[in-house]
Amino acid sequence: MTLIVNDSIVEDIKNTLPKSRRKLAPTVSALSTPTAPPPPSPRSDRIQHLGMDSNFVEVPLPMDKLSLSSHESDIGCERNQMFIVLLSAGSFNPPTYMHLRMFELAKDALEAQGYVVIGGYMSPANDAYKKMDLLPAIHRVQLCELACRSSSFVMVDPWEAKQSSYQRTLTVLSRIQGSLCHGGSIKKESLKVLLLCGSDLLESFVIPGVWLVDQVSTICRDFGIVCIRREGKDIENIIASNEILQQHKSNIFSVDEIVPNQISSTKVRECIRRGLSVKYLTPDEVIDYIKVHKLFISDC
Ligand SMILES: Nc1ncnc2c1ncn2[C@@H]1O[C@H](COP(=O)(O)OP(=O)(O)OP(=O)(O)O)[C@@H](O)[C@H]1O
Ligand SMILES: NC(=O)c1ccc[n+]([C@@H]2O[C@H](COP(=O)(O)O)[C@@H](O)[C@H]2O)c1
Repeated sequence: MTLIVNDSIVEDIKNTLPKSRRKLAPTVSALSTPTAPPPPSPRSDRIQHLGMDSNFVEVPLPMDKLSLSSHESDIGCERNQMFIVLLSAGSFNPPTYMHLRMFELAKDALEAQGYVVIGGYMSPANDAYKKMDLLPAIHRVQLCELACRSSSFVMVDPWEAKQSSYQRTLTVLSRIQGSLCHGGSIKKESLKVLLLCGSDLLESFVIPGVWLVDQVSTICRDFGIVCIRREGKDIENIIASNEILQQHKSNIFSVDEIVPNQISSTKVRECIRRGLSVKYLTPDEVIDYIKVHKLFISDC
C-alpha cells in the first residue's frame, strides 16, 4: 500500500465516469449525476452522528468474526496500535469473488503498514438506491451472507438494507463505529473504520451532486478510505483533482491489485442472462441461491 502524495492534473470526472456508474434507473432525478441517491431527509442528516434513533430499524451489528476482545484493545492502546474495521458499501448485485478479494488486498496492505485488521463488513445498499436491475435487498443480503461464509473476518451488516429509506454511507460508517465502541468494548482512539472501495467509487466522490461535500470531508477526516485500483484508474489523479481528497490524502490508502481482476456484478448478471456459466466468478453457494430463486434471468 502506498500513501498517495501527488499533485497532478485536474480531470473532468463527469466524462470519465465508468460504465458501471452510468445506469441508474430513470426514476432518479434528471438533475442529479448518475449515481446520486435520493437525498436523505434533513432529519437523518442531523442525527447521523448521534447513534440509534427511534426512526431507525434496530439491527445489531454482527461481531462473530471480530478478532478482538476488549482486553486486547486495551493492550493495543498501550502499544499505540491501531485496529482497523473495513466497510464495503455497494449494491452487491450479486456479490462476486472480487468483492471478497478487495478485503484480502486491503488487509494485506494495511497489515504491512503495522495496522491490525480485526474485521470487515459488506453493507448492501438500501432498495431506495434504485440502481438499474437492483435485486430486492432481502436477496442481496442473503447473497452476501453466502459469499462471505468462507471468510474468516468478513461479515454482512444488514442494517442499511433494512432501513425504510436510503442511508448515506457516512451514516453506515458512523453506525458501525458507534456499535463497536458502545460500552467501551473497543476504545474509539484505537479503532479506525475505513471505507473500502474501488477507484470508481473514489472517482464518484468528486462528481458534483453524488455525495454531499461536507460528508466527503467527514469520511476522509474522521474515518478514512482504502481504495483498490480498478481497471487502471489512476487514484493519484483522482485525489489530485479534488481539494478535499488532496487535503486528506494521508488518510486515503491506495492498494494495487496484485492479480488484475475485472470481475464485476454487471458481467456476472450478463452471463446469467445469456445462460452462461458464472462458476469461479462468485462462490458456488451464491450461484446455487441465484438458480433456486431464478434471479437475474430477466430485467428486474
Ligand atoms: N473488480 C473490482 N476492482 C476493484 N473494486 C471493485 C471491483 N468490483 C467491485 N469493486 C468495488 O466494490 C464496491 C461495491 O461495488 P458494486 O457492488 O457496485 O460492484 P460492481 O461490480 O461495481 O457492480 P456493478 O457492475 O453492478 O456496477 C465498490 O467500491 C466498487 O468500486
Ligand atoms: N452520498 C452517499 O452517501 C453516497 C453517494 C453515492 C453512492 N453511495 C454508496 O456507494 C455505494 C456504491 O455502490 P455501487 O458501486 O453499487 O453503485 C452504495 O453503497 C451507495 O449507497 C453513497
